[in-house]
Amino acid sequence: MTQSVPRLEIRNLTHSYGGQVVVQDVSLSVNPGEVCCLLGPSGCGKSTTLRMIAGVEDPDAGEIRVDGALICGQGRSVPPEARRIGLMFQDFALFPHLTVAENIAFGLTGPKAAQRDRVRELLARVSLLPHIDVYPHRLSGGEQQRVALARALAPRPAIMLLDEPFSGLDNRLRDGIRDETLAILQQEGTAVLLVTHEPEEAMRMADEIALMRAGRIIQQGAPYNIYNAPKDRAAVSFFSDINVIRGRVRGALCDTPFGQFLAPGQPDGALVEIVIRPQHLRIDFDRSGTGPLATPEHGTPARGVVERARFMGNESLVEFRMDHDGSILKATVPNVFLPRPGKPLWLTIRRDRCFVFPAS
Ligand SMILES: Nc1ncnc2c1ncn2[C@@H]1O[C@H](COP(=O)(O)OP(=O)(O)OP(=O)(O)O)[C@@H](O)[C@H]1O
Repeated sequence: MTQSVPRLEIRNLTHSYGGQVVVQDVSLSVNPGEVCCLLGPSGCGKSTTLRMIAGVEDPDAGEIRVDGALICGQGRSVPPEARRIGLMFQDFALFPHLTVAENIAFGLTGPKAAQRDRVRELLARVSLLPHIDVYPHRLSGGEQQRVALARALAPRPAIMLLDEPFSGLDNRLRDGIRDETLAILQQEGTAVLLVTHEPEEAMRMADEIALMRAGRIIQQGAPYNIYNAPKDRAAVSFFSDINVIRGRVRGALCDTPFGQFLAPGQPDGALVEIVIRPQHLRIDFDRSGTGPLATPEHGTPARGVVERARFMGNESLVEFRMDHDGSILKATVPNVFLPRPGKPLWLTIRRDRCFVFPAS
């Protein structure tokens, strides 16, 4: 069986600034028409990785291949303009003194008639054909972004690198432009590597997410898998608020005020953390000092009093001070649920939605 060659493949990329390693052993591949997202907090090395792929920064070690051909590594480095890689950054400045058509044709070579056809084809694709002869200052921010996309796509790059390209846009514009951009890149069969620190953007756009921390990829997979099978506590907390309950292991079980949790593979006496997202805590009413009955699915209820309740639009966020240890737990509830501070309520934890990790 023949295996398809990835459009972009990077292996063990490593880079340091002044002796400080900022990207370490980063490997990933992206197929044509696919979107891979480097997701991680500020300073974790995402942009440096992108700059090495673009060819504006040299790696200390590692290899980069485009359609199987080595463009960087083993002592060779193809110059940026010969890598068939397009770039879009947040500051995508168009040339103000050139028309939309001239901006898009800027990087094109070859016969003028073919260039004109390519410009018209791309402008039709980004729905801006009527604006072909206007100057950038006459366009809205979203329209300028679409011209920038057309300009980056004009030379038919094999790969498109997007570095937080939508973060400068108005919230209401952003979702639409993101979806349009994605559709166009897929039509062109371009492999996309997107950099963002926003988990919602990564989940909305990516086929595959590579979660980065301190220069390394710590977990890689489809958005659904990363969200539902995170590798550690930090990976959970990168996507949402979390609650953490600690307990000690006895016979592969961990006893807590919320009942027992399975702790497979954890040795007796080990301290573990049960991590649960606020939307997976269930709230129940107080029945003269007792809560709901314990169930295998939700375990034992634990009592807390409402510390604060806030309306968040689609949901309400309720903070509890727990009776058993005075800790604060957060629960979100769809719609409006705003119990007054001081009210006693009971919380249970969905066993199928919590994660158990060794204590950090
Ligand atoms: N030219 C440079 N000289 C020295 N250090 C640098 C340089 N560029 C980046 N760094 C450092 O390398 C680390 C990684 O930076 P990088 O820009 O790759 O992170 P990032 O994940 O893209 O962050 P952000 O989302 O804030 O852009 C940071 O600690 C940064 O301060």
